[in-house]
Amino acid sequence: MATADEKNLDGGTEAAPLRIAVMGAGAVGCYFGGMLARAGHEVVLIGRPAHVQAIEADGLRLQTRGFDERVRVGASTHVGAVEGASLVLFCVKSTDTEAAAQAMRPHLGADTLLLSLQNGADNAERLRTLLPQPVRAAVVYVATEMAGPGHVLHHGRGELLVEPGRGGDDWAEAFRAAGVPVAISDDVRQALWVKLILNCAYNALSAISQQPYGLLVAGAGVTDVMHLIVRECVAVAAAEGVELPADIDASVLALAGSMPGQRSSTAQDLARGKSTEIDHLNGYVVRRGRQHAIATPVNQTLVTLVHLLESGRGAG
Ligand SMILES: NC(=O)C1=CN([C@@H]2O[C@H](COP(=O)(O)OP(=O)(O)OC[C@H]3O[C@@H](n4cnc5c(N)ncnc54)[C@H](OP(=O)(O)O)[C@@H]3O)[C@@H](O)[C@H]2O)C=CC1
Ligand SMILES: CC(C)(CO)C(=O)C(=O)O
Repeated sequence: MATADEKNLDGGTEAAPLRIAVMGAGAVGCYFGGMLARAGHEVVLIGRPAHVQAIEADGLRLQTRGFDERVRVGASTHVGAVEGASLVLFCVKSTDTEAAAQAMRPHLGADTLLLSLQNGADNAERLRTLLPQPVRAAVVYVATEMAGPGHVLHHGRGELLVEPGRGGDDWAEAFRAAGVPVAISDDVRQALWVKLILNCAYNALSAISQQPYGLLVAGAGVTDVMHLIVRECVAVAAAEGVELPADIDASVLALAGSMPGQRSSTAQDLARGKSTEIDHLNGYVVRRGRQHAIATPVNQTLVTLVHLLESGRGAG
């Protein structure tokens, strides 16, 4: 039985701080890691030297619409910093999933729970083939970016839809108390596909044009092309046994209205001369389509165009 001292003001039981490692201190990792550290959890952000040095010197700058604060949080360039964590937020790009998992593997506790906070439909599945620990997929609804070393800029949202599974759900209440809404849902596979379809419709077109979504959808013929992309994705999803909501086309169009100023993460990667996740977005649909003998020419064309732009800009 909890004593009065162990109770929150709202009557909930105050839990012990969680020990959380964030693998991949980029836009998503710094936002969620920063929110949890700000709420008093013991967080270490594992990332590249420029971010780690800035965070060690001045804390993580967490800039949201509601506040702009320096958050004291652990930071390391060493993957071994996952040691002792009960929870790992896995936040590297889908292209880095295998390399980061293999590097973490010797340092993870047997029961450490990994949450994959990544776009793409199969990251958790890929992690499960490499790690014996509990791994659960999370669909991430957030708009955030790194504005500079150790500086994360949050544009909106920030909720997680997590699949049920091994590792328990006690952490979820701590996330909610830290301002990170979490829902545990049996429909994560469907939700991952819905997110994948949004990414297929927007990411490559925004990347090729370097346009934010509001301008993009106003372009001549753009919503017609999006419709073709979505039709191919829906056909592949059906062959995979994934039933999609009937209003998927409306959801796709609605994204531009809810984030008119946002450029896709693929657009941001290209602009920085980095390689993109395109093979795990439209490229995934093309590969799964091939397995089911479903042609996906529009998605295939987008993959090729993005790869051409990557090679043209020396991305790597
Ligand atoms: N940004 C957003 O608003 C959203 C992103 N997502 C998804 O979330 C995932 C993460 O995206 P995002 O945060 O934007 O990506 P970022 O590129 O901003 O963050 C990933 C960071 O991890 C670093 N990293 C990779 N491997 C290692 C390693 N072995 N050791 C240390 N650091 C490493 C990367 O460095 P380097 O670049 O040098 O490799 C990079 O700084 C993606 O799947 C993305 O699609 C989902 C919803 C919204
Ligand atoms: C939802 C969307 C399209 C928001 O920008 C995204 O996930 C991304 O940019 O990768």
